[in-house]
Amino acid sequence: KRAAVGELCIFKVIHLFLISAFCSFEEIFFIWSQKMSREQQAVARARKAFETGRSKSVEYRINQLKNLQRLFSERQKEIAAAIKKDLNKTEVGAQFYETLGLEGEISLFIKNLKEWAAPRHVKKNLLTMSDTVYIHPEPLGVVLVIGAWNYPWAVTIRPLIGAIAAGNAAVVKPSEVCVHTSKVMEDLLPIYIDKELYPVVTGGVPETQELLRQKFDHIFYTGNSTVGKVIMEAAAKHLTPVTLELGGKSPCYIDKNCDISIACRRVTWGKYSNCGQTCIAPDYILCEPSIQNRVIEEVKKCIKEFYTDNPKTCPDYGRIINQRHFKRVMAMLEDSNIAVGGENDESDCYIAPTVLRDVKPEAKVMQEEIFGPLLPILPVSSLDEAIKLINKGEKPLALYVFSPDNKVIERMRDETSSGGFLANDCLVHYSVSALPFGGVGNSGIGCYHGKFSFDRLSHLRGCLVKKLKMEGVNDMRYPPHTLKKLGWARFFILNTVDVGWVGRMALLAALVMVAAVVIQVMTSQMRHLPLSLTLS
Ligand SMILES: NC(=O)c1ccc[n+]([C@@H]2O[C@H](COP(=O)([O-])OP(=O)(O)OC[C@H]3O[C@@H](n4cnc5c(N)ncnc54)[C@H](O)[C@@H]3O)[C@@H](O)[C@H]2O)c1
Ligand SMILES: CCCCCCCCCC=O
Repeated sequence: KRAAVGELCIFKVIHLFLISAFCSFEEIFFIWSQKMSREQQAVARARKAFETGRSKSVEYRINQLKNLQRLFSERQKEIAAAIKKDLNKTEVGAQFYETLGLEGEISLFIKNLKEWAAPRHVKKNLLTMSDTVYIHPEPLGVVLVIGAWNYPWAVTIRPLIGAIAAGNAAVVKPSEVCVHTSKVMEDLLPIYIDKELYPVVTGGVPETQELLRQKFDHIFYTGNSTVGKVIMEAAAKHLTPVTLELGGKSPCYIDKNCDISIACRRVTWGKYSNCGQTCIAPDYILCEPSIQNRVIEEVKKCIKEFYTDNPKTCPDYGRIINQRHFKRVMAMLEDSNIAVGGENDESDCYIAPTVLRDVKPEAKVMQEEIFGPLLPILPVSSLDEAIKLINKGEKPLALYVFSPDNKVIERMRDETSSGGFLANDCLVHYSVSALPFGGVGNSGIGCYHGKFSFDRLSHLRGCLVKKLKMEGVNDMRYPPHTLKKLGWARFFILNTVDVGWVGRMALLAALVMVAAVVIQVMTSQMRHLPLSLTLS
């Protein structure tokens, strides 16, 4: 037996010798990769491409972003056709809700990337006044982007834009739930952007889990909070940092003194867009009982205005993504009173825009994020009760308040917490790239959009470059530590410098003078010490 093992080992060594002697690196990689899963291969390819260093060049990144921009201008028809099949969105709807925002984001990055990627000089203290102190943004490495199905382009490509801009490689995993879109993404992305640096891996839970076994430098996940925990657990094994863009029940308080007709128009749009399958959709309404009927009537009017008398045949009204979600949403109706809508058709995954009245906090519809076209109204006696009720639940992704009164708006903002906060509108904060977008607590970890994406997917390296001169200034920090030195240290460390170029020069001159005085004082003190002490 031992002889057989020995023979096998010798054979292996000869095999390895022959491979390394006669094969190129590419061939060795190929032979080795045959034994790897498709997901492992994608990660290995991305890492190898990252290690070439080409994504470090800002020009290269900008070029990739321009290619991505071209994808959206040239392939709109294919993108829209797939989204139509997946979620019944119209071509205009797909552009409005998905690709328009991406085009804006790419333009913003192309315009600002050089500035964002450049070293950022920071405030210094007097101690480091003559040093160069700056933040050097650098790529993290290989990022895993896991997308969700509800806005499949928006939530998968937006993190990718950040990853590309920050100089990373990225493995893109679109949601398998959007069957058609995930295929289009797999086909189109490699035509436009570097397919080694940014490979697309399609598949479902087993494929995602296989990806999660690999080592990444960041995992950017969009989806529900339960799977968010699975992602974080897998990431912890490699100490990989995560961004989790999750969901939750986003409350909407309508103050009795506001223009109820306008408030309901905006809420109706926010709720029923994409058939309620929006991470920041207003999940439920809180209002005083005296305005509940008015709210119901106004929402009903808007449903008719936006989606006609028969939303089922209206091209702007979407569908529930699949039968599993259809059943999940329908089950929430069981113990509630329907005030508007309720019609449904399982074979078409259709649920009409629905309003529920006098809903209790214990009702089924209040136990989890609805993610469908049901709008429960919970009567509350006051703003205080609304705030209490909101604070009883998990921290939501968005919080909406409709009121003409700034005091009401400010109380709602100051006495609650949520990922984002909007007064007198719904959803639109998502379109402002200068605002961080993300959750807090159960609704997520980390934020992105615009420069926040760039910073999130960069390592912000703190750098200090000192000259080997002016050693005298450093005496205050070297032992023996004395109270006098501590006094100087307090002065130099606790005082920050925030001046322009001219001021910097003046301060430098002042610092040199102070240093000269310090050195003089110290040397004169040393002169007065007994000879034996100075020698020791
Ligand atoms: N914060 C945001 O920006 C944002 C955006 C969109 C959606 N969402 C939230 O996402 C949720 C809806 O998406 P979803 O979760 O149904 O999407 P989903 O079913 O598409 O899942 C998301 C991703 O997770 C992977 N996945 C699913 N189960 C897994 C498992 N057990 N192990 C490993 N990977 C797994 C899938 O392959 C998919 O790529 C809602 O809660 C919504 O609020 C949040
Ligand atoms: C102009 C408003 C656009 C809103 C798009 C909302 C996308 C949300 C992604 C999460 O589900």
